[in-house]
Amino acid sequence: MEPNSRETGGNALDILELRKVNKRFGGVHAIKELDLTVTQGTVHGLIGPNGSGKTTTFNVISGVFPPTDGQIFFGGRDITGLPAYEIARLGISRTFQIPKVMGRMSVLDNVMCGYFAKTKTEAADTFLHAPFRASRQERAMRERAMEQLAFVGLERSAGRWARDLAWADQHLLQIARALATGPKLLLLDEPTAGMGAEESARLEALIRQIKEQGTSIILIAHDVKLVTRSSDVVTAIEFGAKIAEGLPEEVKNHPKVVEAYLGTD
Ligand SMILES: Nc1ncnc2c1ncn2[C@@H]1O[C@H](COP(=O)(O)OP(=O)(O)OP(=O)(O)O)[C@@H](O)[C@H]1O
Repeated sequence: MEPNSRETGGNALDILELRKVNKRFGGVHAIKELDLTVTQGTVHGLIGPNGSGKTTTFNVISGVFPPTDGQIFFGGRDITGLPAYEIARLGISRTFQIPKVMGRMSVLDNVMCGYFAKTKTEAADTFLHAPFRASRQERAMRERAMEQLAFVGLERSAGRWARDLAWADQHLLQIARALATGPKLLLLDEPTAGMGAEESARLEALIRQIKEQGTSIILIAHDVKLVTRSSDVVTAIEFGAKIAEGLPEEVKNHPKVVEAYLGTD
């Protein structure tokens, strides 16, 4: 991103800014006038009961679909309505609540796809026109992919088919693939879904390490304790609208948040 591409006039420390974002699906108003600011280098928790609009928020940020109205700025640049591949190229990558891995590919190849997604044109050109350089480049990618797998603790599964991995490991694989693009902002959607206590603790430690490496994170999780421990700031939404924001403990105990959660099972 060019340094002079800042279009918001906002705080240079804010990596992401949503301004009055709305998303409607026919009669369903899934996100309502949502303002959200994520500060560079932080973990920003996003909580809310089922159906409150958390994943839809990720979808509009990552370009799965555009917001109905409102604006989204990333690193000061207006990214509203850009296609998903362009947003990924600019430095936002994500994982999904239900892991999306390429089941009939090896775990290692899944991560390598992350690199290709980032350097698509360049890589295709190299492989077509300079096969020797390509094999060198592929070796380097392979090494980096192995490092990424080691980082999430999956190096020993590198040669297995992705579909043979346990559910928790598929979540870890998604994270390795997302990190392979070298994102500035990582969107984690329920990364501990379906995990036991030990696996969740491992994931929590991983979130800390990713943050320490300088990557900003937005974390969606039903596990409010995980969000409270991992986040610098938490935003709570209900029926698509913000109901509280601030330090994790404050938000967790906010009357509107308590009510929103008690009102659900
Ligand atoms: N593609 C879509 N088409 C129509 N309605 C949708 C679509 N995606 C989400 N919705 C609706 O938008 C609302 C918000 O859904 P969303 O998945 O964002 O909530 P959530 O907070 O992520 O829920 P959960 O915690 O259960 O994952 C819901 O009413 C949902 O049915």
